[in-house]
Parts: sequence; structure tokens; C-alpha cells
Amino acid sequence: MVATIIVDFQYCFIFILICFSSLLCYTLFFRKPKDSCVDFPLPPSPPSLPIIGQLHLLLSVLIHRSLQKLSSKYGSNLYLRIFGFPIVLVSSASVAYEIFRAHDVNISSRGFLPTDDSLFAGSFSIISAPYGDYWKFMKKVLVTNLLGPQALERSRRVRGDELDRFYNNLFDKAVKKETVEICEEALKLTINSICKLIMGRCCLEEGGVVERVKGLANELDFVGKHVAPMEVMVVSNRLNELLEKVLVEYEEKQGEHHLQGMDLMDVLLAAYRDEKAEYKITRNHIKSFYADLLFAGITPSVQTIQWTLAEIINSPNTLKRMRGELDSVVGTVRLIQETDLPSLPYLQAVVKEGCRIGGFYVPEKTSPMINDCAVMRDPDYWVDPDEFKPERFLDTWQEEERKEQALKYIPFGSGRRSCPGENLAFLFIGTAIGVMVQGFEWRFKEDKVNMEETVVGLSLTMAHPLKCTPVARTFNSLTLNLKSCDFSGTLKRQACRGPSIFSNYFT
Ligand code: HEM
Repeated sequence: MVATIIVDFQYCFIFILICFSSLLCYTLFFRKPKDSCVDFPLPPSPPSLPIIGQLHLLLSVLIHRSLQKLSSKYGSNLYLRIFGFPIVLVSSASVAYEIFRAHDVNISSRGFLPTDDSLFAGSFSIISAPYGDYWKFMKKVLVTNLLGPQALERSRRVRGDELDRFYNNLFDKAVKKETVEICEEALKLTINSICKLIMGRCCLEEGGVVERVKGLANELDFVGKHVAPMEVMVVSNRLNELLEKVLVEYEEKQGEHHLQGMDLMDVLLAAYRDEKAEYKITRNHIKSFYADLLFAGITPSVQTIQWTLAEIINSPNTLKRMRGELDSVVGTVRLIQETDLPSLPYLQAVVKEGCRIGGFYVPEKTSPMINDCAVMRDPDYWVDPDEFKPERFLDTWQEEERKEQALKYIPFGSGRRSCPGENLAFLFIGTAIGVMVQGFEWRFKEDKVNMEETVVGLSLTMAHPLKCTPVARTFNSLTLNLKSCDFSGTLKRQACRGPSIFSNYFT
């Protein structure tokens, strides 16, 4: 009898325990968050843990892959909570399109306030600045003096010279039969070009500024890999010292600069000195702005060049078609230049596809958080989303379709806070890839390039950096021919061929 009572009591206890733990599980894992409402239910939420929420589901080196895995398992739009902080994770092209179309202004601030004075995304940076007067002022300065169509046209020669140097360096390696690391060569090209564009007439070479920026960029990538905030601060301090030196040099040479016309630094220094300036900026603002440009501009461009060449090497048909186009439009005597790009629609399509596949940079808009990588691989919108298929960008869309397409193609983000360097990036990548395909065969040890990915900082890079040996396609090196370009002609030709990714730049 006593034994029966004890067994009953045990069952009862187990039953109560099960009820209690079920209730706890329900509350912790499956209960809808309070902020949902009947009319607008929140997107589904994956199971969460106490305190950290869904953080454990995101912990991975390849964060874009874990995000993709989450969305394919639980739905393309998800509601997450990380330490109580709500995030809507968007992986579908149509929802991202809707957000950018209808709510751009609401998501034009990054959703976090920087807490330190580091040059990288600290309190003076425009990347982390909220959408407001400071951001608007700096964006205007940036577009007018560096990244807008007219500014890019004025600085074309600087990039032409650097492209020539890039080609001659590769030609030299080809003569010596040396293997090159593509990332390293692309890094030299991009750093040299960006430093010349933003610090133009300062004694860059003599002061070794380019080399020091390159060292700092490498260090920052390394630090990014190991997520060490203290070390970010150390690199930031060193860059601060370097930029202060550049600023002082500019101030000393102020008279000389005015004789040659104002450049970006002159304009910023004038605004810094002007008591009645539209926005009162400080030296820290200027240095932070330069840090933004260096590190937002360099790494994604370099990575995209590397990924795109790797894809081309793995796709002999693409390579053949690009070469045919380059040989017939540019020929085999002179080197491709920026003004050829509008006449090379297939090269443009390859670059566009390269940006879709490679140039990964997580937009820091946290709520909603748009996973641009997943949006550009959304199978409902992209045919064979994981394949390298430049042809997808050769379609001749109607005006409406083109607008919609632009909103779903977001390697540079979208809306007000989209990347202001998009046109410049297309010029860098288009000409660099053009030079490498026009000028060289690429010898490679294995049958195929290993496309395994890894993440460094905010960039998706190749786990096995691309190394190959250039073989010059012509006996003599190709010549640089920076003749002035007939825009009206190139634009007319372009109009017959359909949309151009360079249309912003050339109109
Ligand atoms: C393939 C090359 C590049 C890629 C894929 C890329 C991508 C991006 C992305 C995704 C963003 C964030 C957009 C958003 O939040 O919606 C961004 C922001 C930015 N990018 Fe780029 N970028 C590239 C090249 C460049 C270049 C060459 C420059 C200039 C030299 C540049 C300057 C910036 C700046 C200043 C911002 C911050 C804009 C703001 O906060 O308003 N980028 N970029």
C-alpha cells in the first residue's frame, strides 16, 4: 500500500516537473515576443536561449552562411533577439526591395551610437554617423570632390597612371615567370589609387604614406580576424599620427595647392577653418573621414577583384567571351582604359556578377538587418543563384524592371546610406579585371581554383588566396593611351546595348 502511494507520488512529481519544464520551455523558446500585434504579426522566430536569445545560432566564422542556414530552415524573414535587442533579419529580395523602397529614410541611421573615438567607425566617422546634418554635409563634400561623376572625370588620369603601373608590374613578373598573389597586386593598385585621389599632391611617395597605409590595412584585417578592440585602437592611433602628419603637410603647402585647384583635403581644411561653415568640422572629423575612405574603399574592392578573377579562371567560356570582346573593342596594341568600359557590356556584366558573388560587406543597419548576401542569392528572384553567370546582367530590361532590379542588386547597399564609392569601385574593378584578361594568360597549378571562403573583418575573402603566374599575351607591353574620351559616342553605343552599370558615371 505504502509502496503504491510512493509510486503514485513519484508519477505525480514527474508529471508536475514535466508540466513545469514544458511551461518554462514554451516561455523561453516559443512564446511570441510582447511587441507583436494582431494586425502585423512578427516574422517567425527560431528557438532562443535565455539572455543571449538567438546569438548561439549566429556564432560562426562564416556569419553570412549561418544567416543563410537560419533563413532556409525557419523562413526568409526572421525576428531575432540578441541580448534582448530586437532584429528583423531579411533574406528575401522582395522584402528587402520593399524596405528600401518604402522605408529608406527610417533606416538611414545605423541603429547604434559609437562609444569611442577610434578612427574606425568611432564617434567622428561618417560610416557610423546618424542620418543628420554632419552626414549630409560630408556626403556632399565627398560627392562633389571625390566620388561624383564630374570629380571622377577630373581624376581619371591619376587612375590611368596607376593602372599602367599595375599592368607594367604584372608584365615584369610575366617576363621573370614569377607567380603573383592577386590580392597583393590588387591591394597595391587600390591603395595607390585611393591615396593619390584623397591625398593627391602631398609627398606620398617620399613620406612612405602608401606603404604605411598598406601595413595598417593588413594589420586591421588581421585584428578584424581576431576581434580585438584594444588592437583596433592601437592601429587607429597609428593611422591618426599618419593622417595628422598629412594634414600638417597640407597646411604648410596651402599656397601651392591653391595654384593647382582645390582637392578633397583642401576643401575639408577650408571648412575646418571657416567659422561660418555649413557644418563646423574638427580635425578629428577630417581624419576619421579619411580612415573611412581608406578602409571602406580598399578591402571590398581588392576582394572583389580577387573573387572575380578566380571565377573567370574557373570558367573558360567566360574568359573566351571577355577576351573576344576586349580584342575587338580595345585591340592588342593599347591598354584598356576607363573610357572603354561603356563599350564592353560583357566585361561590365562579369564585374557586376563578381560584386554579387564576392564583395561582401555586412551593412550595419541592424534593425532591420538585411543580409545582402542572401538577398542576392534569393532563388525566387535569381536564376541559378549560386552559379557564376554574368549573362544574367545582359538582359535588356524595361525601365520599370531596371529600377526593380537595381533595388534587388545590393552589393553596395541601397538608398541614402548606400555606398557612395560604387562608381569608383566599378571603375577600379572593371579596369583591373580588363587589364588582367586583356594582357595575360593565367597559369595555375591545379585544375580549378579552390573557392573556399573565410571572413576577415567585414569581408568575405578566399580561404586559399589566389596565386598564379601571368603569361603576357603580347610580345611588347601594351601602351597607355589616355586620350580624351568622346562621351556622346560611347553613350550612344551603350544605349543600343541596354543598361549600363556605369550609367551614373557617364551621364
Ligand atoms: C567592391 C567595392 C565596394 C563594395 C562592395 C562596397 C560596399 C559597401 C556597402 C555594402 C556599404 C554599406 C551600405 C549600407 O549601409 O547600406 C558601403 C558603405 C560605404 N562605402 Fe563602399 N563599397 C565598395 C567600395 C567603396 C569605395 C571604392 C569607396 C570610396 C573610396 C567606398 C566608400 C564607402 C563609404 C564612405 C561608405 C559609408 C556610407 C555611409 O555611411 O553613408 N566604398 N560600401
